[in-house]
Amino acid sequence: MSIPARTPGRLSEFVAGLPKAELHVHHVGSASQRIVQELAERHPGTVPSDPDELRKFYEFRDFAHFIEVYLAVVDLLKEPEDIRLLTYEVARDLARQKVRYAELTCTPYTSVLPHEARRGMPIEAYTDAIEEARVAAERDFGVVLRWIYDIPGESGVPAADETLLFALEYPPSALVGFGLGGPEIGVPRPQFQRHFDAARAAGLRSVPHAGETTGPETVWDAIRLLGAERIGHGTTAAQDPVLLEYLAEHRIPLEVCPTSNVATRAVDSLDAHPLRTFRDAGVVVSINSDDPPMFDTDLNTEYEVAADMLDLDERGVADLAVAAVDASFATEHLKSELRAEIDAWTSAFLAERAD
Ligand SMILES: O=c1[nH]cnc2c1ncn2[C@@H]1O[C@H](CO)[C@@H](O)[C@H]1O
Repeated sequence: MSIPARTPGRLSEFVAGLPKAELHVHHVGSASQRIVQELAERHPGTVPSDPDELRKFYEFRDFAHFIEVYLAVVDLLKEPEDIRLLTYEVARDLARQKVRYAELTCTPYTSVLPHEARRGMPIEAYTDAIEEARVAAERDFGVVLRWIYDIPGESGVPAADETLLFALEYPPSALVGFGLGGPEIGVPRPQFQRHFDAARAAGLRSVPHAGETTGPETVWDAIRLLGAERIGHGTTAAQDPVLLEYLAEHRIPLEVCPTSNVATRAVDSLDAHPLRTFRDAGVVVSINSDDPPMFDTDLNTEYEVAADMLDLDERGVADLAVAAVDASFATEHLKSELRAEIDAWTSAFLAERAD
């Protein structure tokens, strides 16, 4: 008897074993409850270490409130050892989900001295901590990590100047990209053009957030002013058919994070999410988790959510995994290896369950 093409249990099993690339996930935003608890015990203060209280702490009123909570967790990273623990444990969590390659968005500005918020460590200590954890994680868990340094937009040009300095003068060896995060409202993009110009001239790839909390004009700015090669979120691009056509034609991928968009109230519900519009317009998309424990999700759940939204069977889900590999900044060698792994898992899974 043949098993129906898609049953929930079967798809979960497929996704859980599927080798994946994660392209849009924040370093601090990946801190699981277990990690936050350990950090909160080390540095008692505003973030609760009790699991129930922590869950309540992670209920967001809106995007601004989300950023407020996010920065409270950033405040727990006081010592290089905190950064090392966070990075290594995040890698463990990624590897458990069969993530083989991840580009983690790090915000050195908020953890490095001199800083207006009093927290901080020297940039060299920050860089050493993430690099040490990366090498150990690749050795211990088989997950390849790369870094994207992002400007926290709400801190404006001073943060952009410092982030650029960190990227150009103190680059960790696994730094591949330059980004821009935080709120979009009241944070004009032109002020960051020269930072992106300089980062790109140094060989870094441009991956700003855009169209998460403001309209399609921010996505246009990201493309025209910041030279975006991928767009973080790009949710509101769906409102502009010309933009959709442009993204499709120029094969500029959108890093889509469905559950995040609902949790931060960027969209009203998954039903209102434009993922299907993107697919129908021929826009390249990758599926990502953004700040998974904060949104009570993980990458495997996001793949299942996307499968549901796009009505995909296993082969369709495998295509999503390949699209993320293609859109990544991994070496060609690693990309071929990952595509082969995806293919091998898919063929074996389908053959075993053919009838
Ligand atoms: O979904 C998101 N959108 C924008 N920024 C985010 C998101 N998740 C985490 N950050 C982080 O918020 C901080 C403040 O700017 C930055 O560190 C950025 O990486």
